[in-house]
Amino acid sequence: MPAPAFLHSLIPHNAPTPFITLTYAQSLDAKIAGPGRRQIQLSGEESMLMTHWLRSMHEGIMVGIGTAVNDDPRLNVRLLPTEEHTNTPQPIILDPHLRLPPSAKLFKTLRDPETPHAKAPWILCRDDGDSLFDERRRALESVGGRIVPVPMPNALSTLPRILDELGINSLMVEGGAQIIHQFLTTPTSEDGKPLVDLLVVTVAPVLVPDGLAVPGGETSVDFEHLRTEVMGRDAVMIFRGKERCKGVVQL
Ligand SMILES: NC(=O)C1=CN([C@@H]2O[C@H](COP(=O)(O)OP(=O)(O)OC[C@H]3O[C@@H](n4cnc5c(N)ncnc54)[C@H](O)[C@@H]3O)[C@@H](O)[C@H]2O)C=CC1
Ligand SMILES: Nc1nc(O)c(N)c(N[C@@H]2O[C@H](COP(=O)(O)O)[C@@H](O)[C@H]2O)n1
Repeated sequence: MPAPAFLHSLIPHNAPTPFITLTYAQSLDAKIAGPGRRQIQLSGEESMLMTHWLRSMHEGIMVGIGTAVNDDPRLNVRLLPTEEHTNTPQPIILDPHLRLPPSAKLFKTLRDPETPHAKAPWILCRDDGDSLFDERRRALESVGGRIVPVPMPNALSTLPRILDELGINSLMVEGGAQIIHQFLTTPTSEDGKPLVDLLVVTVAPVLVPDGLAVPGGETSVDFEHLRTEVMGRDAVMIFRGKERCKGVVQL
């Protein structure tokens, strides 16, 4: 199945880099996980496929360490036939204290013949870690991880510069709750440009009582609604960060 046509124009070639897409799935009552942070399948088949196309269109894919530990994600594009996509995004984990376990699936996929294009994760950690870090660092490096110390706690506003230094021109941010909250409330990067270029939210027609919501707070990012696509039973809502992408994303 080809990529949904509307996706092609979302990340134009002349977009400012690094281009940052924030994306997640939520229930009708705005929950992104079940009670006790339990990972749940919110996206239906069609919108999940769309998410994998979106993954294939980015050079990097990032989650916070809360998600990496809780969900043990693979962050690959396994739902697409290999002949239909050429890019596997680079997994990047925001993990200040190197909590990512060396047993994570992100490392197992490196040794799985069924995922020959898997890329070893890059782990962004604080650059002022204590001696405990050395042991964790060695353990993660021994299974293929690349440790990237970065200045914290302002990791989000400096992220575009860090991505630039790492050669990542486009990044898809998938969560979790804290990370989504921060991207929605951090208006600009250190150079004064809006942090999020594109926001893609899948809304599934289910209720999740007692589930996990993105923490509230003033959303200081200015988004403009571009379109809503109905995909199977879900509504996929697409917004662009105002200002930065003016005149760039055309649908
Ligand atoms: N429905 C969906 O689309 C998704 C749902 N989820 C759900 O979200 C939940 C996990 O969310 P959270 O526990 O909030 O974890 P999270 O993935 O947002 O990670 C939080 C951690 O990231 C680090 N972090 C956050 N902001 C940082 C910053 N500015 N600088 C440096 N480090 C920073 C901290 O170590 C923090 O503890 C799970 O239940 C998961 O299933 C996760 C991704 C997508
Ligand atoms: N788009 C979307 N829909 C859902 O219903 C979800 N639960 C998620 N979760 C995100 O996908 C990650 C799992 O990735 P893999 O399937 O293991 O590659 C999970 O960690 C969330 O970031 N997304």
